[in-house]
Amino acid sequence: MKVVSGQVMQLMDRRAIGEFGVPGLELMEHAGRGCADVIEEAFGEGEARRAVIVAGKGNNGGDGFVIARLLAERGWEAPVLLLATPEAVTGDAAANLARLPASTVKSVPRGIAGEQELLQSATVIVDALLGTGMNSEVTGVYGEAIDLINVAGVPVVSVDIPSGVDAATGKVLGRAVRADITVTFALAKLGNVLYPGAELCGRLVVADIGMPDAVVAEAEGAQYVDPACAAGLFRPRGVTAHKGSGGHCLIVAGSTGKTGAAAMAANSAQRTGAGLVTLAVPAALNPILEQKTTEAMTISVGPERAGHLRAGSLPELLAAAAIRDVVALGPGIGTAPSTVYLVHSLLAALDKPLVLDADGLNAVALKSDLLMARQDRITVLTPHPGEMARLAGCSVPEVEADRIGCARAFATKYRVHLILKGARSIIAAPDGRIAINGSGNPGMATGGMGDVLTGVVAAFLGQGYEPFVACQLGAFVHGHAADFLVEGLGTQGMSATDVQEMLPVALASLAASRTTATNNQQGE
Ligand SMILES: NC(=O)C1=CN([C@@H]2O[C@H](COP(=O)(O)OP(=O)(O)OC[C@H]3O[C@@H](n4cnc5c(N)ncnc54)[C@H](O)[C@@H]3O)[C@@H](O)[C@H]2O)[C@H](O)CC1
Ligand SMILES: [K+]
Repeated sequence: MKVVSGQVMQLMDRRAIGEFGVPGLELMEHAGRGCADVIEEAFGEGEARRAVIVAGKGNNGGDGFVIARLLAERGWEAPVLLLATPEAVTGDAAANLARLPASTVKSVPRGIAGEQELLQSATVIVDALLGTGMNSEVTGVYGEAIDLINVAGVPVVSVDIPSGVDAATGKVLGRAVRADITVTFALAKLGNVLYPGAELCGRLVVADIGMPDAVVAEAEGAQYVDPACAAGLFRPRGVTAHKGSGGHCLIVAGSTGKTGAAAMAANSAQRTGAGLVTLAVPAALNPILEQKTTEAMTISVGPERAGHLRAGSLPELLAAAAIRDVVALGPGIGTAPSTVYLVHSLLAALDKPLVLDADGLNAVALKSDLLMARQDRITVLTPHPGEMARLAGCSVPEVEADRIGCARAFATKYRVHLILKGARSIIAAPDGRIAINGSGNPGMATGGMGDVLTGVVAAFLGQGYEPFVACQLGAFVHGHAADFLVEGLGTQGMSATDVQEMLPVALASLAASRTTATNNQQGE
C-alpha cells in the first residue's frame, strides 16, 4: 500500500481536477459516500440512529456535509455543528452546505461547549473538522471541540484523518481527536500510519473516491509494508532448494559479557532460511558459543584469551568473508579501541554485502566518511534512534522529529540502505525511496531484538534479495513474528529469543498468503 503526505494528496486532487477533468464535487461526493457507507455498516443496526457531524470550514467539513445528506437520505438523524459562519465556507464545501436543509445545520463559530448534550446523545460523532489542510497548532474553539468530542463517550469516525493529527508526520499538533474508525481517501496518508497518529485513527479504511489510476500511480509516496505487501515480496523456497541456495551468512559478533547477541544473530539468520551460518567470535568465547548454538558453525578469532575482536584479525576475517555470501558485523562486539579499528578496516576492505548494527554502528559514527568508500557495495545499517543520532551528528529528539527525513538524508548522502528502528521502522534506500514497516508491537522494546533483526536481514541478503526488499522483508518478518506472540505472551515479558523462535511461523504465514493469493487468481 502506498502512503502519501497531505501535501501530495492535495497535488493529486488538483491533478485529478485540472488534468483529468474529474470535478472536485465528484471527489467530495465519493469521499462522503465512502464515510457514510462505513458509518452505516458499523453503527446502523439500532432503531435510533443519530450521527452528529462536527464540521470545519474547509473541504474536510465539506465531506461532512455530504455525509449528513447521505445519512439523512438513509433515515438517519444527522445534525451538523459548523464551527464557522456559513459565509466562511467556500467552493465545493459551500455547494454541499447549500444542499442541506437549514434546520439541520447549526453555526457555532464560538464553539460547541453548549452542545454537550447533543454530542452525548449521538450514536456516532463524525469528526469533519480538519483534514489535510491543517496547517498550524490547534487552539481556541477547534481545540475545545476536539476535547469535547473525546470526552463525549460516543464512538467517533474521523473523516480522512483525526483532526489535530499532521497528515505528513503523524504528530499531534496541540491536541487531536481519538477516533474509533478513520475513513481516508484514495491513499492512506503518512499521518494515518505513523505514530501517534496511527493509534488515534483506530481502524483505518481507505475509500476509493474515483481518483484516476495514473494520478495514484505517479504520486510520490512511501511503501507501507503490510502483510499483503510482504507476502508479495517473499519468495518461498523452491522444491529443488539446497543449502547453497539459501546463502551462507558470516556473523562477526560477541565480546565478553555479550555472547547472547552473537548467538541470537546467528540463530535468527538460520531461522530465516539461511542455508549456512558461520559465527566468527573472539577466541575466548568460542567454547561458550559452541554450546549456545547448534546449527551455526563457529570460527575462533584472534589469540586464545581474546575476549573481544582485535585489529590484527583483519586478514583472518577477510579470508572468512571471501567464501560467504553476506557479512553481519556488530552484535555485542563492544567498543574497545582495537575493535573499533577493526571495524574501520573491515568497512574499507570487505567487498561482500554487509549488515552493520549495534557497536558496529557506533564505530562507524566515529568515521562515517568510511561509508563513502563502499559506494559500489551493499551496506545495510540498522540503527535505533540513539545510534541514528550519533551517525547523523544530531540529537535523538531531532531524529524523532523527522524520522523519514533523517533516514532518507543519511541513506542518500552515504549511499547506504538503512532501517531506522522504532515503532513503524523507516526503511530508506540510497536513491531516496522510503518504506514504512507496519508490523511489530511494544513487546519488542527489550534487549536483543536488534540482534535478531540483524540476523534476519543478513539471511534475506544471503538469499539474494535486492537490498531494499531484504530490508522491508527483514523489518516486517521480525515484527510479524513478535505479533504472533502477543496473544499468548502479552507485551510485557516477550523476549528476543521468543521472537527468534517464532520467525519460521512468520515466514510460513507469508508463504501461505502467497498460495492463497495465487489460488484466488487461478480461480478467477
Ligand atoms: N483527494 C482527496 O483526498 C480529497 C479530499 N477532500 C477533503 O478535503 C480535505 C482537505 O480540505 P482543505 O479545505 O484543503 O483543508 P481542511 O478542510 O483540512 O481545513 C482547512 C481549513 O482549516 C483552516 N485551518 C488550518 N489549520 C487550522 C487549525 N490548526 N485550526 C483552525 N483552522 C485551521 C485552514 O485555514 C482552512 O480554512 C481532505 O482532508 C479531505 O477530507 C475532498 O473532499 C475530496 C477529495
Ligand atoms: K478530520
